[in-house]
Amino acid sequence: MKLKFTKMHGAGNDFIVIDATAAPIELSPAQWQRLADRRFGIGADQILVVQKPSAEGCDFKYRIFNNDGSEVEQCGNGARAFVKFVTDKGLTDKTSIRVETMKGVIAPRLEADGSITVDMGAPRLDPSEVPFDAAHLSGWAEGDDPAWPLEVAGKTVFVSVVSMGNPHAVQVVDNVDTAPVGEIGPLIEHHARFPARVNAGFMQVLDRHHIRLRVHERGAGETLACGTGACAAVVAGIRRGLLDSPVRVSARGGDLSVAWEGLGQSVFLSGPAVTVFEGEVEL
Ligand SMILES: N[C@@H](CCC[C@H](N)C(=O)O)C(=O)O
Repeated sequence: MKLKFTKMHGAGNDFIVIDATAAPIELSPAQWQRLADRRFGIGADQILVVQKPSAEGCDFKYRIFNNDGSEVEQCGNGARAFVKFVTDKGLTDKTSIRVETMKGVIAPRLEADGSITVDMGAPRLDPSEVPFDAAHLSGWAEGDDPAWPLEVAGKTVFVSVVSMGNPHAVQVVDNVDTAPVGEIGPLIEHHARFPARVNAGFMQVLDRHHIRLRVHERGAGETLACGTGACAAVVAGIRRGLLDSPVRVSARGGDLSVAWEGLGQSVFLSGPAVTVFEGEVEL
């Protein structure tokens, strides 16, 4: 069987995008993994599958798979790639789209200048919703944003835990270039206190409206940018009193912009979405 695909990226976070609006596609985790493999497949951080919606009031549904074959709840950079894909393919002529994901509805908007802004919904900060096992530590109350101590490789690091639909643990570092992303990122991802694993963010604050960020992504390793990671870092930075909205987030693959007005409010993410090439692959 041959499968048509589009290769895209958002600030270097790269995707295989598949149009499954005419017929749903179901592959095994091993098959998703193979497609995303950079040597034996096309290569990508994530695979995005565009489908017809099942929820009322939505225009599309999209499913997201990490390059380890696991299906995940949310992808910020993917949401922008998704909008460019459905617009370029003529699957919709709307500029405001409602999209069903595994964890709720997101609302991307195509701006007049061609840029894409995504309403990612409100962050969830209760550790149990991340999920983060905080039972051994002090209690949590809405309004608190403790940086939770986490034992990693014999040291204590302090992480803010944030759900953007998917789980994030964000720590502040002096310099992202020398931060031990490759060493402790995987250990945080698989830490026993994160029962669903976690995306591990390392944020350097440059000023109150500008950070640098590296993210070791759950199920994909370090990527050149992570959209939900950028949202989680800005939420954590604002909650810790280090940042003010809007914030420019400089990742290794490019810049994103995040705006958040506080508790209960949606996080808005903007940034680039680029088509690289189209192709067909034998499954
Ligand atoms: N690259 C993404 C996040 C993709 C999912 C993540 N690896 C997870 O497992 O939660 C983004 O731009 O948000």
